[in-house]
Amino acid sequence: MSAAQSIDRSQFAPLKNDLILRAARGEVVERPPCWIMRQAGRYLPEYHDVKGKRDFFETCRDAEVAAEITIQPVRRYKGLIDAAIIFSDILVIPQAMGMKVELIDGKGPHFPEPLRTPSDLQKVLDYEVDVLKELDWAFKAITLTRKNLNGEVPLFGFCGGPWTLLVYMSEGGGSRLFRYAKEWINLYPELSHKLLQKITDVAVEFLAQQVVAGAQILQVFESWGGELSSVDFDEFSLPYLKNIVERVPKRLIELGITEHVPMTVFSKGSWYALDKLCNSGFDTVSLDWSWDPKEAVKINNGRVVLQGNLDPGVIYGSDEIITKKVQYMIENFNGSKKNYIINFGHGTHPFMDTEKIRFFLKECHRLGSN
Ligand SMILES: Cc1c2[nH]c(c1CCC(=O)O)Cc1[nH]c(c(CCC(=O)O)c1C)Cc1[nH]c(c(CCC(=O)O)c1C)Cc1[nH]c(c(C)c1CCC(=O)O)C2
Repeated sequence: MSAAQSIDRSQFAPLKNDLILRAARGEVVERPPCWIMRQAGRYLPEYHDVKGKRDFFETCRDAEVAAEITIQPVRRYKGLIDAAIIFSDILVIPQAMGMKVELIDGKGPHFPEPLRTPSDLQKVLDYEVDVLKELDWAFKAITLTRKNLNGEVPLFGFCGGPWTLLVYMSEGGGSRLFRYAKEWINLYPELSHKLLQKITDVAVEFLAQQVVAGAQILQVFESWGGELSSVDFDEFSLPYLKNIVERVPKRLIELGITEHVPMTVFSKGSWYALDKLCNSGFDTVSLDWSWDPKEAVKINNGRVVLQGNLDPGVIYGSDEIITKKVQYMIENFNGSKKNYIINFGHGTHPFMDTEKIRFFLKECHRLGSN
């Protein structure tokens, strides 16, 4: 087991806005909290100013810079955003597991040596991961960000879902056909399970240590969930997501943290799995835009808090259309003034207009307060 981090919690100011934590606990709240996936990053000119020509992962690894970029949207949209999410990436787990990952400008993530054969995989299975050592920079960035946030809003920690990370580790980057990931689960299912379990073990420790470092709420991004058939989701994704949500609170208790830290799962495209995800142990289930809120609320039947799910593409629309779509979303998710957190159904795009996003957030506040 990893050694303990020693964090001086007195450097953290008391929270001024705990709306999202109350909503995630299922309490009735004055308005649904809002934040946006990928709210930090390329659509913000101040992100480019700070990042300059630095490499993406170098940016994440510099605590001062990562903290600044994390806080940028909270500062720009002051009073309109109810959570920050640490500026990092889901691919830092494969890095901690000994794999090289680069981010190529305009092309996205690239693994020079993806997992293609059982012997490639064996190397990863044999690699002993010391989460505290390998991801030490991530914890430092979280602690500094929490301090610099000065209690403004709670800070999300996050990680990738095991299946999604298997996809990146085997495909070597983004994919359309998922040939290699599908080869793994269909040609070598037992080895695939070993890899998924190993990723899960690292994810549990990583999430728990993010909380020790200062994260107040957690999200697991299973961004490629929808690429699995329903039956394969039950075998290659869901058990590992459940394992994560079961073990993180236990690990937190071992690490001396007894308060409940809300956990969210976002499995993009897994429409067939909503009922199961509502029983999986996560406090919050984040939905992509394929869901009609009415249908999702019916299936959920009050079991979890739902998060989502505006099509980010709506931001390209007129103010009238944004208002209309936000209104439909809020009315249909938030009928009971609880069990709802506003978000997009996926992340922001790099070319979005910052003022349109402000308009969206203002409308969420106005319509959510009715
Ligand atoms: C699949 C995935 C990744 N990373 C992530 C996911 C899950 C969410 C999702 O489904 O989108 C998660 C992620 N990536 C990033 C964050 C930071 C915090 C935030 O949301 O504001 C988070 C939460 C920053 C980032 N991660 C990345 C960037 C772009 C870096 C740059 O070019 O400046 C940012 C801001 C790079 C990255 N990282 C990844 C891809 C596919 C890419 C490149 C593609 C793209 O451009 O969107 C993998």
